[in-house]
Amino acid sequence: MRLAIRRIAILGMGLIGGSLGLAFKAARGGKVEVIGIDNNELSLIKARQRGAADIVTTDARAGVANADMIFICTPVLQAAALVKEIAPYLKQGAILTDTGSTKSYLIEQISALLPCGIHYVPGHPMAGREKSGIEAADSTLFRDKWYILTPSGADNATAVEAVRQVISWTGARITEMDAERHDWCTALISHVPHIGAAALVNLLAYSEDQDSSIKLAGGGFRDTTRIASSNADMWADVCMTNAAPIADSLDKFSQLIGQVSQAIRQGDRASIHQFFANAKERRDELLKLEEVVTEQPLSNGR
Ligand SMILES: NC(=O)C1=CN([C@@H]2O[C@H](COP(=O)(O)OP(=O)(O)OC[C@H]3O[C@@H](n4cnc5c(N)ncnc54)[C@H](O)[C@@H]3O)[C@@H](O)[C@H]2O)C=CC1
Ligand SMILES: O=C(O)C(=O)Cc1ccc(O)cc1
Repeated sequence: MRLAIRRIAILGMGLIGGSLGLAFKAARGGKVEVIGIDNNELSLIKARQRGAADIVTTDARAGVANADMIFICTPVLQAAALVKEIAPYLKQGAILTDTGSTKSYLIEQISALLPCGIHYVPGHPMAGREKSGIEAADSTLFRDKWYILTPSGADNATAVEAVRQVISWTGARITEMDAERHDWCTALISHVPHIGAAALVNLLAYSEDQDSSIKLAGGGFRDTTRIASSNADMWADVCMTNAAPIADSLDKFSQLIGQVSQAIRQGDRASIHQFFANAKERRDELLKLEEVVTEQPLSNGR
């Protein structure tokens, strides 16, 4: 059975919520009504001006009242309190989803708050930018990017299908995985790289000649540190809600850095060479794999 999704509420009209709204309106026009909700009035004015929402409001309860589907797009640590606030106002059969970067924590928090008859399908777009806010929103942000859903076996299959259908309007590639596995994988390929980029920038503080170091920083430094410009609030929340996988991956990262540091001190060229050669081989393979995946036709029925 296909559910007709005509009214979508987006709570948090920043980069991700705004981009979803823009993508939904671009794909469906008047066939879908988007209600943009945020506690920042200026963001709502901009969201309306940019066409990311048809109606905007700071009143979360009123905003979600008639929605068929609700996207929670706030920073992770804001989500549960908001769900608690809106839960009594959701209509029977409504489908709630979120875009948070960490999943086990949100599932534990949100599932406990929802009344019977409301379906929760956790989600995470693997697409974003180092800029936040509605100003950075882009209707094409999710196109051909992975969008992960982490439903549990018990989740209503019709609700999962409805979320898949709505996400497909963004042009994303949809995949499903277990929440715990998601959190370990994203710690390694997203959370630790953001910490690493921030550490590289913070390392400059140790330079005895900061002005020259900054002046000379070239393409390599820019490429490896782009994501260090990301929002500190958002990343603090990610670290607070995925502690074990992130700390474990960071320990392994420190181990690798320790090994190469020792090889450098000892002048062990063979080990240093091996370190770089392993990385190049793995990254070249990854890029080839990415090309194969990108060339495959979209499987989500767009
Ligand atoms: N930035 C990125 O590249 C990605 C972010 N995510 C996840 O998506 C979520 C949103 O991230 P962004 O859009 O980047 O953040 P953002 O900072 O651009 O937008 C968040 C919006 O939520 C609003 N907000 C915050 N607390 C609120 C509250 N209590 N009531 C109402 N509105 C509130 C803010 O005013 C803001 O407009 C986060 O959970 C993040 O982990 C997922 C994938 C990529
Ligand atoms: O800017 C980039 O390249 C990102 O990696 C964005 C990003 C940030 C957080 C996520 O949970 C997913 C994607």
